Amino acid sequence: MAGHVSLMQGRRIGAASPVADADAQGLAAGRLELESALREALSERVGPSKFGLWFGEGVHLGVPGDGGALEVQVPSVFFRDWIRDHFSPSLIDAAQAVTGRKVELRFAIRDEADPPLGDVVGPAADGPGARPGGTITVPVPGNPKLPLGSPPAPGRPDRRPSHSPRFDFPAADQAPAPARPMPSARAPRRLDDFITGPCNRLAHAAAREMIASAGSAFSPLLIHGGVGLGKTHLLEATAHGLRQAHPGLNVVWTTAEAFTNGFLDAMRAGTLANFRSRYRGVGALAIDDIHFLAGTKATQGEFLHTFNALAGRGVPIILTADQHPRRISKLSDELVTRFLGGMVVKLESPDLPTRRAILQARSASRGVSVPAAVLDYIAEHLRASVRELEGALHSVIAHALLTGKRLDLSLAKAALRDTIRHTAAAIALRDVERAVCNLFQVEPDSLKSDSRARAVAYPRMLAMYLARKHTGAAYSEIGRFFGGRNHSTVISAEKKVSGWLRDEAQAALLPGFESASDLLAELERTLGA
Ligand SMILES: Nc1ncnc2c1ncn2[C@@H]1O[C@H](COP(=O)(O)OP(=O)(O)OP(=O)(O)O)[C@@H](O)[C@H]1O
Repeated sequence: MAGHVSLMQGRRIGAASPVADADAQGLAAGRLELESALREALSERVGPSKFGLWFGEGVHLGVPGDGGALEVQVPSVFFRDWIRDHFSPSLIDAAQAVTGRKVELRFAIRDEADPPLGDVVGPAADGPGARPGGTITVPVPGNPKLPLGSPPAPGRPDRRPSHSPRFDFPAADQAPAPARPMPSARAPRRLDDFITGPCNRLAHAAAREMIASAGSAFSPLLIHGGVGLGKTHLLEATAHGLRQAHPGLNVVWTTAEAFTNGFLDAMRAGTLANFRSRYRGVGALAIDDIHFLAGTKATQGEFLHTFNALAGRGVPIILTADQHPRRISKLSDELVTRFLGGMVVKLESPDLPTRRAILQARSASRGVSVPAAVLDYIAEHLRASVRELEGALHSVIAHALLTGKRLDLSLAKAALRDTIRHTAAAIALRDVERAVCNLFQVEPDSLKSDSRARAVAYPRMLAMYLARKHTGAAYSEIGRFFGGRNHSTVISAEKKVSGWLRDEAQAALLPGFESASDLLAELERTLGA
């Protein structure tokens, strides 16, 4: 592959120094063309599946003006370390093929709470494809050098049938039932049943990688996102996939609440040693709703020791949370750091085509033929979560069965009238204000004040943008509401936020969110928009 030159739009990129071209013209189009050529060259070198996993939407490649280093913009320290450790030679090689010269790599983290710049990796002296020597010093992911807890007990082979219920460990006498009752007889959810789209593709690919590598690629894998977006589905499917791919691996899948209750019961009963050796002896640990640990110090301490013991043995750990670890209040810094030491991926609300595909798959799996117009109607009207979508589909089918009527659009409209009226309830300016203030932890008065401090100016602009998009209020009304401003202020806020979305700029408005679109998605989810 070395020496390959990409052809983009019939133009040879590389020999005539297109980098200089793009820089000189300063054209965004040139940069895009270059990035797309780089991505193509890189994908050829690392293969499409690794490329999809590690160089998806959150990673950007670009050649900035200063010294011509290839800048790799990544969403987190973990991504930086992983890409630097595993793909530096391919990146350097791809960049050389595209630009016609050797370039350095520079890593930038698009997240304010992380260090702004990473290390610079020089091109290999002995030609593309060789590993740059000496400059990459990254601890082996999945095996961080963490203090060990008590010595781990040997893993026990898991001899349960694959249809064992979700809460299959610790034994029933050691911990109470999980928070949410799970039907014990149903088949486990699988990755193959998980419909992917831009909202969840990275999480799905990460789960696959976790299964294939049994945690040696990265660990922990933490999947976070709002209600009903598929966190538990992915956790369960990963646990199941690990069992299938690695027979004999003792995969434990439970909830943070069950872990907490088991721990408290063991303390009361004086059986802590037993509790510890069971958890610390597992072959893989999948824990749902890890945010449940927040607030209880003793349980967090216990979980930290469990985590350390497992990480010290390279045991794969998969976690879910309702939000980014940094945003889980009262979660200890030690746990946050450990969670961020692995791969953290967010599930977004599904877009229209994904919602449509989920409904199609669900009706097919139920063996019911649902007219396309009905699926479209549900997908267009229910946007917040997959659970809501599934619920709507089930009601429509149940309605048809119970009334004996034909399943068509008018039946669907009648069956979902209340649900949709409720979901589409008008969003008021005050709702926007509340959502923005809650997320940014600012007072409504400061949002309406004259302050131009970034901490209130950014939330204010986002609020105006959302108000315009969702409330139907006029510019002048929005301006009046947010501190007696005139309509042109609202227009310019709207333009500014649209610019952030277009350019993916303003990445670090709030720790825990990787981009402005991330933030807006969260706010829109809160608003039920
Ligand atoms: N991408 C998807 N493809 C197919 N089904 C999905 C998808 N995402 C979610 N589901 C289904 O939607 C329902 C809700 O998903 P799940 O229980 O995993 O959500 P969750 O994020 O864990 O929610 P909560 O925050 O309430 O725990 C489940 O039936 C799940 O199988």
